[in-house]
Amino acid sequence: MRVLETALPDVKLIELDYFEDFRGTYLESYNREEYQKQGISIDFVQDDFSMSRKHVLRGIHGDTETWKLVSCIEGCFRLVVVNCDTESELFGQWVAFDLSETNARQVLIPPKHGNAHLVLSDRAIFHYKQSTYYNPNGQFTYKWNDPKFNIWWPIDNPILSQRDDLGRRV
Ligand SMILES: Cc1cn([C@H]2C[C@H](O)[C@@H](COP(=O)(O)OP(=O)(O)O[C@H]3O[C@@H](C)C(=O)[C@@H](O)[C@H]3O)O2)c(=O)[nH]c1=O
Repeated sequence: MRVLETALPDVKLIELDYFEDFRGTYLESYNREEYQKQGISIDFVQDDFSMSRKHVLRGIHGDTETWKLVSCIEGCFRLVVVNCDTESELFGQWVAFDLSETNARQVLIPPKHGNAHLVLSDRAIFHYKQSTYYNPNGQFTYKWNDPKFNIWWPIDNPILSQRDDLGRRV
């Protein structure tokens, strides 16, 4: 595996090794010892999956404590990570990645960063490990097209939850 720096400190792009034979492919999506050797010593406590159809956009969500390790299990999606730390000089800066079922990429997202993903295939499965247990009241929400961030998305009419349409919990 290779752990690559990105334009945002602590946001890492991970390229996993995968093995191919006549049956198909195989990859290890997490191995605590290997990640520790690469400087990722996070105690992940929860795994989550969401399945979405084409042009669904979920996010921008985050909180002040949670690390997330995101993978794409099926299909492909555009993942955007935004620095949402109002005390940081990097507040509002964002990076984007395309994750797919074949490119064996993961993205590590630190606390105080928001993330959103837009599904580009007919269907996609978003998976992440997280370092805290689910706490809906601790999460922040920003709108996907918040003018503060000026994020470029490949479409301009995504399918949104009510929360994501309003940019706040209802
Ligand atoms: C996030 C989460 C949701 N749920 C439940 C609550 C709710 O009934 C249902 C759907 O939740 P939401 O509408 O919040 O799902 P969604 O809008 O997909 O929220 C997720 O968006 C992406 C971008 C993230 O990064 C996640 O952390 C999370 O915020 O799932 C859990 O049981 N555990 C969890 O950890």
